[in-house]
Formats: sequence, C-alpha cells, structure tokens
Amino acid sequence: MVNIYLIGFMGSGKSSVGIVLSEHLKMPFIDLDQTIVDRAGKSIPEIFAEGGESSFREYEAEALRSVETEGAVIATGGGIIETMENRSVMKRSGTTVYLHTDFASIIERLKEDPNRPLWNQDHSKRQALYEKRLPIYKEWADVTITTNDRTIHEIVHQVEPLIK
Ligand SMILES: Nc1ncnc2c1ncn2[C@@H]1O[C@H](COP(=O)(O)OP(=O)(O)OP(=O)(O)O)[C@@H](O)[C@H]1O
Ligand SMILES: O=C(O)C1=C[C@@H](O)[C@@H](O)[C@H](O)C1
Ligand SMILES: [Mg+2]
Repeated sequence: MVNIYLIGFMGSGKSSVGIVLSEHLKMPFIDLDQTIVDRAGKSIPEIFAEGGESSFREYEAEALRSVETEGAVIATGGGIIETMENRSVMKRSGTTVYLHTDFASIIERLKEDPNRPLWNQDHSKRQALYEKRLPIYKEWADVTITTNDRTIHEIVHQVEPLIK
C-alpha cells in the first residue's frame, strides 16, 4: 500500500493536518519526528545537541526507510527533502503532498520555539533555509496546497479529492 507523505517547512502544518487527514482517509498516521524520538530514545533537541544535524539526518533517513511499506499518512520533518535518498524513498513509495506556507505565516505560527533547533537560530539563517528549500519542495510535490489563512479542516478538505 502506498503512503501519503506530507512535506513542507517547519510550521507548515504537516503534523496538524496529517492526523486529521488520516482519520478522514481511515489510514494509520505516522509522525516521522515522533518515530525518530521513539527509536533514538532522545528528544530532537537532545539529538542535535549530542551529534549535530548530521546525526539527526541519519536517524531521519533510517526512520523513513522503516515506514516505507506502512500504507500510512506520514507527517515528515521539514528537512526530509534535504537528501536525494529520502526524496527517492518517498517517490517510489507514495504520493507527496506539499503544504506551502509563506514565510510570514511560519513566523506567526512558530514564534520562538525551543523544540525546533533549526528554527531556534537568527532570522537571516531561518529565512535562508526557507529559501533554499522552497524550490525543492515544489519540485518533489505531486500535489501542492497553500495553507496561509486556511484552517486545518479546510486544508484536509482540499487535499482529499486531489489524492484519491
Ligand atoms: N493552517 C494553520 N493555521 C493556523 N495555525 C496552524 C496551521 N497549521 C499549523 N498551525 C500551527 O502551527 C504550529 C506548527 O504546526 P505543526 O506542528 O503541525 O507543523 P509541522 O509542519 O508539523 O512542523 P515541523 O516540520 O516542525 O514538524 C502549531 O502550533 C499549529 O497549531
Ligand atoms: O526543518 C527541519 O530540518 C526540521 C524540522 C522538524 O520537523 C524536525 O524534523 C527537526 O527539528 C528538523
Ligand atoms: Mg511536525
């Protein structure tokens, strides 16, 4: 069974939309960040503090491979598209839904969040990360939904007919 992968920047709503979408589609829900935390036995800030981003990316790639055949709605982490390996796994095992959100809305939603190490840095670095990733999300999306000023339920209703 194929997966539905939600991709997009931190704060685009992958986790919030994913759980509701999975209920509508009667599919299991997996939050890949939670899978990483469960497998590592450490929080995301702890993984970053102990082994840096590269350690986190290793856990993330392993977690993604472990869910490839689940037939689930999967909320990925914002950086899942950083490697070609992860992009290929998603391409061969499911449909990818990109939740596009303007940078200004992301700022509104996340404010100062200590649980996202790559958000917890200065404004110009956050913005550079957003701009670097934007074209990659777009290129790898099978379906794109803009989430600014939309509720979770509005987004779910918009996604549903596009993936059936
Ligand atoms: N459409 C929306 N409208 C308003 N607020 C939203 C919307 N989607 C998400 N949020 C809020 O933004 C915050 C981040 O949402 P969420 O955790 O679902 O993002 P995410 O894409 O899973 O982020 P990450 O990549 O860090 O896991 C939460 O406080 C959530 O309530
Ligand atoms: O955008 C990112 O690189 C990240 C997003 C989060 O979902 C987590 O996966 C982690 O904080 C890294
Ligand atoms: Mg999330």
